[in-house]
Amino acid sequence: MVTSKPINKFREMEKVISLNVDKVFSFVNKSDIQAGAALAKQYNETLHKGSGKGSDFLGWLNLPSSITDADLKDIADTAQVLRSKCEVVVVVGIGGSYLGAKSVIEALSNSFDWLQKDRKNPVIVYAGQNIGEDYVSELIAYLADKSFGIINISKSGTTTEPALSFRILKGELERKVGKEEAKSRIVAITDAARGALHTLARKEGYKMYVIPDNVGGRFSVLTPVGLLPIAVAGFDIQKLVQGAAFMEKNTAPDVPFEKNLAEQYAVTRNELYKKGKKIEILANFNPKLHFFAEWWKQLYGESEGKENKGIFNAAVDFTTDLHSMGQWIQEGERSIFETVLSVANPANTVLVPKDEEDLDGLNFLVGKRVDFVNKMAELGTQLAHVDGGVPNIKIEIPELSEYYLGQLIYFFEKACGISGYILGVNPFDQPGVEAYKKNMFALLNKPGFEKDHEEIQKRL
Ligand SMILES: O=P(O)(O)OC[C@H]1O[C@](O)(CO)[C@@H](O)[C@@H]1O
Repeated sequence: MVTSKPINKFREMEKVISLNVDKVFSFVNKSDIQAGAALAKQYNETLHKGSGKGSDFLGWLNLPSSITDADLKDIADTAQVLRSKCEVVVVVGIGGSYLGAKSVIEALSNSFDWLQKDRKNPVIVYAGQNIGEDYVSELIAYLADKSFGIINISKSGTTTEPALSFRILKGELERKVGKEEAKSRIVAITDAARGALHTLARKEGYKMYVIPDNVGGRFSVLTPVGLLPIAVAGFDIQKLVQGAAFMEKNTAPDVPFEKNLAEQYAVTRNELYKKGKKIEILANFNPKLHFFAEWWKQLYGESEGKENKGIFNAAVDFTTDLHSMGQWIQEGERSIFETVLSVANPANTVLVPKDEEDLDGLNFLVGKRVDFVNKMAELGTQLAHVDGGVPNIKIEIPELSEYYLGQLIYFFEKACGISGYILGVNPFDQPGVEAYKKNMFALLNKPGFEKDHEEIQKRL
């Protein structure tokens, strides 16, 4: 028989995400990790003193504990305006200006969310995260008979991808509902004083939120950048922030290394890197976490990949990708380690049903939860990969809820700051991202790039 029912809710505030690094010790010495502990502690203190590289961008450190109830209420009120007017809300942004929101919304939503009838929440779709002409054309067609609104997010306010998408979507919305009504359905989230989006929002009178100067895009999910779309999607931003605040407290420099998950993760991945493990694969066994891994990839990739150094961040969805990349992970070049994101308790229960004929040979599983099979796949994979020379770190989340995602977000952010300092880079800049932009502007002959245009033409 197949049943689907919610599991008993435990008191989530009592639980915490966990980190297990036992399965790296056949690849790195415990003593090296212990030796690295002092360094992690020192760099954690450096972060809090603001005495390290990139110290202008440490606003994220105390975000969870500094967000006020009034801030959250204001965001919730704005979300309510969009929820009451819109069947669909388009979140326009790229990189840190959409990945945090999308990662949480996907983790918490029904897997078939967009197919649900009698919806309580608007459908959230995304734009400005690519320049695909078919994508934008198909989005316009989808929005044609929908009542929609736009959250336009760009810290710099000058990024080409979201600016282009917003120009197009703003025009569509104004044509549909008129300029005045469109103003009440557009929210801008941008810099406090600069940038084209700031100027436009002021001129048009859009509701505007500010991304603090000292919070970089990839660390901005706990500002309105992430919180507004998450609230529009119908999720509890207060719990998300509470989870993050719990982790802020529990990864502070005064928390001993043995209990400090951020310091432990930062040291472990750097020790593995020193041993030639240049690629970290974030593996999940729950498809709802696919976009969490996308957020994580930007967080670590942009923070650490510089000065010809840094772990390459990859991600896989298991067991799906065990049937594609599984072969490479098991037997390919031994330059990888794996970090598994494991969800202890799924929200629903489905039991394996009995089949009289048992032609598929699955009756030995009758009455077992599907998650039991998944957990055995997870365990089997972990052991196989360790046997195959892949060190394994396991991060367990009690369940997919706002509170634990808040913990997980802050844990990864804090570990990223410490890890970048251990690596010896500035984890808070991203100079390399400008190279493609300069070439694109030169090729497009953007005003101000005339000389570059001439030069680049010679290379074609
Ligand atoms: O919010 P903005 O300024 O549009 O930037 C979007 C993204 O582009 C980058 O600046 C470069 O990829 C990221 O750091 C950022 O998350």
